[in-house]
Parts: sequence; C-alpha cells; structure tokens
Amino acid sequence: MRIAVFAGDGIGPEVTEQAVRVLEKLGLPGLELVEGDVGGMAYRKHGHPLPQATLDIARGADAILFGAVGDFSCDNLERHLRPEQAILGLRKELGLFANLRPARVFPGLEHLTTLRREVAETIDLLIVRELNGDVYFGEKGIRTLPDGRRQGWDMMSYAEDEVRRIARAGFDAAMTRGRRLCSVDKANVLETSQLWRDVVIEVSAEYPEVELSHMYVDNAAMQLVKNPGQFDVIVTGNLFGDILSDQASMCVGSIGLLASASLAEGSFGLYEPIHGSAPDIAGKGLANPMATILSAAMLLRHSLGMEAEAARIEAAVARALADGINGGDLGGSAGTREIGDAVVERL
Ligand SMILES: NC(=O)c1ccc[n+]([C@@H]2O[C@H](COP(=O)([O-])OP(=O)(O)OC[C@H]3O[C@@H](n4cnc5c(N)ncnc54)[C@H](O)[C@@H]3O)[C@@H](O)[C@H]2O)c1
Ligand SMILES: CC(C)[C@H](C(=O)O)[C@@H](O)C(=O)O
Ligand SMILES: [Mg+2]
Repeated sequence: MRIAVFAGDGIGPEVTEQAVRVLEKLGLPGLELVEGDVGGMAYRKHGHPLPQATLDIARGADAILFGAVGDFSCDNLERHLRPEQAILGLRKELGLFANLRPARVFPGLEHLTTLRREVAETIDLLIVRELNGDVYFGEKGIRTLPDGRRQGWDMMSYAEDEVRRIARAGFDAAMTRGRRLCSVDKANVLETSQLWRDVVIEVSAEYPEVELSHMYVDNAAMQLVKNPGQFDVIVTGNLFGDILSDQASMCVGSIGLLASASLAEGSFGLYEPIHGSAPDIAGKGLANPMATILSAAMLLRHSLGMEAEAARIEAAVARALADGINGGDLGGSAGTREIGDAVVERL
C-alpha cells in the first residue's frame, strides 16, 4: 500500500504531519509513504508547481494525501506556474472527477456552528462536486477589445458525458445514504446548466429509488443556512461546488473540519482538506489538522478498503472534539500539534 504525501504550502505541511502521525499510529502492515513536492514550494525548488517527478509518484501510488497549495508571493507568476495549478493539474491528469465533501455536525458539538442548535443538529449532507470541467478548465484569457478596453473571459462548458458520470456518482452516493439527490445549477440563466439539468433527469431513470430534486444555486446557498437538514446528497458543478462546500463547512463549525475525497473511476483517489494554505495562520502552529486527519480516514475507506480503520480515526476525532479539544477556529485554544496528540491518544 503506497500513499503519496504531498504537503504543499502554508499550513499544508503542518496539518499533513498530524495526519501522517495518525496513519502511522495505526501500524498498518505494508504501508509505505512517499513524499512529493507540490505548489509554491515545488515552484521554488524545481521551477514548476507540479513537477514530473511528483506526477510519477502520484501515478505509482494507491492514493494521495494532499495538504494545501497557495502562496500569495506567486500571484504575479503566469497562471500555469501558480501553486494552485498543482491541485488542478493532479485532478485533471489523474481523472479525479468526483469530489466528495461530507458535512455533518459532530454529536454534542452543535454549539460550535453558526446556526441555531436545532437547525445544526439536522445536518448530515454530502456535496458531490464535479472536478474536471466547468469554467475551471475552459479556455480563458485577458484580451484587448477593439476599443482598447481589456476584457477577462473564462469559458463555462460541460459535455453530456461529463455530466452523466458525475450524476451517476451523485445517485450512487444517494443510494448508500438517504436516497435523496438535489442537483444544484443555474438553469434559469446558463445553457451549461440547462444541459446539466436535462442530463441529470435522463440519468435519474436508472435510479428509480432515488428522489431527485433541482435547485438554483443562489437558493441552495440560502437553504444551506436556513434549513440544511433538507439535504442528503447535493450534486453540482465545479464552481458551485467549490463555493457551497466552504459555506457548508461553517454550518458544521469550521472549515478546519471538512475533509474531501477526489475520486477517479476505480479505487484511486486524492484526499485533502477542503481548506487552503491559510497564509494568515501558517507557521504558527494554529491550524486545525482535523480536516486532513479525516481526509486520511476517507483515504483508508475509499482507496484501501479499510472501513474499520477509517471508522477508528473518525471516532478518535469525534472523541477529541467531545472532550473539548478545539482549535482556534472553533473558539478553543488547542494548537495543531496538541490536536494531533489528542487524536493519536484516542486511537
Ligand atoms: N486545495 C487547495 O490546496 C486549496 C484550497 C483552497 C484555497 N487554496 C489556496 O490557499 C490560499 C489561501 O486561500 P484562502 O485564504 O482563500 O482560503 P483558506 O482556506 O486557506 O483560508 C480561509 C480562512 O480559513 C482559515 N482556515 C483555513 N484552514 C484552516 C484550518 N485548518 N484551521 C484553522 N483555520 C483555517 C484561514 O486561516 C483563513 O482565515 C490561496 O492561495 C488559495 O488559492 C488552496
Ligand atoms: C485552490 C483552488 C484551485 C481549489 C478549487 O477551487 O477547487 C480550492 O478552492 C478547493 O476547494 O479545493
Ligand atoms: Mg475551495
């Protein structure tokens, strides 16, 4: 079992270190961890945010544990050299099209959310975000119009096969949970979303047991705050999923708690917290590593088939939270290392 570990920039190495300690504590026989460079640190060392050597490590692994990339000192670089291209490149190169971002309130921690307790208690949702298409990967540029004005443009598009496979991922996920799927789009304005909606409806014929609904993204943002308990699985495009998942993280307490799995066809996947490199707290030992630790649990479950070990990690995180081990993001005072210690002890 080979896991590639790409820690990246900012708080990436801090939170990844704790997730690696947790994996090592499990004492899994035959587990091999191979580190690789990504992001701004890779650009500084190798002149590229996603060096070929890193891609080779990724391709030779069963799964990837990813920290975060992003470094504001790289903002003036040409886009293809910026740190974020490392994660976008891995997603595209490795065909990681289905991004699962679960959000649920840990029992007894309803007071940590920004919502009323009785609203927070109801949250147990999964965002299934498409990860290989949309405005993220369309042609883009900044051009000068004939009248001399500069114009920025990014092409939004989805081909029907791209929608079909993420719709199936959404329906499949719904079948393992509450059998309700809400497809979020902007079909009242965007042709891309109209095709999205048509294809999702087509695919729904394959899943008669799943109750399908549709919601415009602006309403979905509002409903996530008003009544998040109504959602079981949300399936949506790359951009809307990016935004709604950060929002969902505050419904459950903090972005420092939200893990994710980015899956290809088959068992291969990349696992990362949904947050970024958090330059404002980097290097201070303040970052909450729980999202990365929970991502490691998702890795064991989805890519290595180790349900029991994944559940052990999740239980240890829940216990640490219930025992009052809260990072600054949750209004507590526990630092990165202390939170890692707390989870390791509870394993
Ligand atoms: N997948 C990724 O690698 C990824 C994801 C998101 C953003 N980014 C990049 O990260 C950089 C910073 O972006 P941003 O500031 O918009 O988003 P961010 O997620 O890095 O941080 C947003 C806010 O949340 C806080 N935060 C994030 N993670 C936390 C944690 N684990 N514990 C406690 N607090 C935490 C930060 O301190 C900050 O105040 C940018 O370069 C961005 O492109 C990368
Ligand atoms: C860093 C950025 C490219 C990335 C995204 O937009 O997908 C991030 O925000 C995320 O949510 O993983
Ligand atoms: Mg994001």
